[in-house]
Amino acid sequence: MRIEQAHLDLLYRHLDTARERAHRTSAGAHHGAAAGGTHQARLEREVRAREAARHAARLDAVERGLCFGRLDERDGTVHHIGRTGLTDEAYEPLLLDWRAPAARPFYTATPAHPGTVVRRRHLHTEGRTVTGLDDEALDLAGLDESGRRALVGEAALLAALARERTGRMATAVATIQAEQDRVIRSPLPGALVVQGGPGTGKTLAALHRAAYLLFTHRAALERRGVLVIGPTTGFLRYIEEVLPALGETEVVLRTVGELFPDVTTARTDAPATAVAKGGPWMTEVLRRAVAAHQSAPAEGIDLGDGLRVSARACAQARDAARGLRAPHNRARTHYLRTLLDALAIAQALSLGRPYDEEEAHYAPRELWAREDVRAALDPLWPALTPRQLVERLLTDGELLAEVAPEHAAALLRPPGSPWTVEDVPLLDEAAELLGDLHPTDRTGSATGFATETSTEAGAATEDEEELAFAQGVLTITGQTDDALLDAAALAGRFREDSPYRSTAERAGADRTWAYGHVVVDEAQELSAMAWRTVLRRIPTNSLTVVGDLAQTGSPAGARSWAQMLDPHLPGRWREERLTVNYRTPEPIMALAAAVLRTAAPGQQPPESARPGTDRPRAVPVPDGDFAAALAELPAPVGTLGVIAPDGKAPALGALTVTAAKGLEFDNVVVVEPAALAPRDLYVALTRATRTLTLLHHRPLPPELAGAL
Ligand SMILES: Nc1ncnc2c1ncn2[C@@H]1O[C@H](COP(=O)(O)OP(=O)(O)OP(=O)(O)O)[C@@H](O)[C@H]1O
Repeated sequence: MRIEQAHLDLLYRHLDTARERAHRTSAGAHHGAAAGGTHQARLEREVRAREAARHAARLDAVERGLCFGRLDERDGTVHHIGRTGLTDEAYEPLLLDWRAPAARPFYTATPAHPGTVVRRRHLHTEGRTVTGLDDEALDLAGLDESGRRALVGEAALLAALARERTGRMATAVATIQAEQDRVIRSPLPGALVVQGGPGTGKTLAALHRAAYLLFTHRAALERRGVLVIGPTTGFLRYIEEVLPALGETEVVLRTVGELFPDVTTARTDAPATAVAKGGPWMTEVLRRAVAAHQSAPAEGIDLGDGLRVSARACAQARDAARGLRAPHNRARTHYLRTLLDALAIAQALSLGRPYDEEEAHYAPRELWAREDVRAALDPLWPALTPRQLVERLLTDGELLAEVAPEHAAALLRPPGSPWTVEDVPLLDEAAELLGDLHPTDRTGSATGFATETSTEAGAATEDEEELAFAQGVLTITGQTDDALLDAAALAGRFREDSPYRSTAERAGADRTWAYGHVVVDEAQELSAMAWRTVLRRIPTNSLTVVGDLAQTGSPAGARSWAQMLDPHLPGRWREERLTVNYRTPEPIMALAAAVLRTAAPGQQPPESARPGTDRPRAVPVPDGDFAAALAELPAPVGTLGVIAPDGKAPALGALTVTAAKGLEFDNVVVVEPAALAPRDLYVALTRATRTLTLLHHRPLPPELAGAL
């Protein structure tokens, strides 16, 4: 311990020095960035200031548990493993970052497959003091079967698993297991599906993977950011500290209900409606709903005084605008422009005036300024926002009968109903089909369309100039990787002239932001339409998808990964499996496994890594007064989660199964198990890390009663 303490002291001295240096650079760069100079110089300094601040924050984040392990190799080489890498003055490594390739044997070496490792040591520390060591000798000859355990660093792992839960997920860099390590270090490209039962560390591995990818591909990922999608805001709160504690800040956490700007919802639809809204057919339904807003008047246009356009010309104009295959709001400009031109020509003819260049320039514009003209033309192809379109689709029975006859009954709702999570993918799809509003539609200006061509051209040139300029700055500062994308981001910032915003902030506010990597947790809950929304945010398809098909609760969710992913990523996803449950003790897991046999007969329950002595208890509540029964339970040690059927949860102040997804508690109380669907019951039982109590008025489901 004395030797390890001396090394730890040395490491903290180097950390302090590196930190001081980073803070000094950051403060200096910020000061410089605020000072004057050309715009280019300011931008350049800001890029440096941002880099320095990030580096300083990363060094601050590793203070706790800086060094947690040591590897001794057969040739006498010793590596210390920690949360970050540190070198001495001669650039000799003092501490290996856990994500570095050389640190990998710390997580993968086993007595059966030791590689070149002869000893793995876990260091326990408190503050800057070494408080204990766990050694594993990995080259012992003649290990018997029980000695060839697959758990890596078992003593340290079991100690970590036995700790009381705080309500927040913690990092586990010291005790990552070999099968989790395979997930964490899987290559960046393509979609990786991680299927695993409850408590197998899917969330943990996915978050450590995000940190690993940011470390390994920093240049490409940091500027694009990483998006983590979770099932509920409660879940996101539970995991939000993991990545900052690993020194990573360029991460955006969102639920599906938060993926569309300015809509935040946790409200969900009834099952039949959720199924209707989540199916792939909604793409076509929305397309038809848009097309229903692109009409040509059957009788043509006649506004008197010779202002006439024939029905045929109107239909041709509409077909030509559709033929552009441009988003609705953009094609609207062309349609209206064609009709205005036709009206202007008709007007000139009726007045006996030549339709020359000057007339062609001014007449359509003047016509558009006339209220009667606008009133006649505007509704033929109205400007639409995604909210307007989706609201109209879901509330207009006639429109629904026309564009979605099979789903109309499930989709129809009263006007002004609040947005639901299932609406978000529809809004996103609508945004793609509609495109941005033309500036004149946003401002309501009367003369815009006649001048749009020149305005648009002007804006495009300005954009290009800013982009070229930002790209130049990045080249100067040596940050040319992925420069086009990042230059675009910088140019955007420059345009907004906003104060400094991080990648995560910029990405979070922009619907069309292309992330560097996306992690989807509890991915089995996503509908086909939600997948389209997610994949739009990651054009490179670099995804980590974690979930458990046995826990699917949403009626529009996945029953098989192939069925859900093949339509979007044919042949472009790979699967890893996690098989050991680190959360639920054996006696509780045995009960859950019995439920799983009914809930999802094809699915294999994970094996519990935790012995556990507390047997699950069933407490009958003959009078059905669950509130009183809860109050009578002995006060638990550690965290408590009460999970109840949807109808009972609010009154009891309990969690629904949906809200409990992905979470865990030292003690779990499940209210009226017989009222939960088998898959939901499986989810509820597997939230416990120590004790499980079942409060029941109705008889327990037979599979539970039989296994208790
Ligand atoms: N290698 C490990 N070291 C320490 N703790 C671990 C390890 N692996 C998993 N755990 C712990 O086990 C618990 C379960 O992990 P996690 O929540 O990631 O599982 P999950 O597979 O996402 O579960 P679920 O499907 O039920 O949401 C967490 O407390 C996590 O910290």
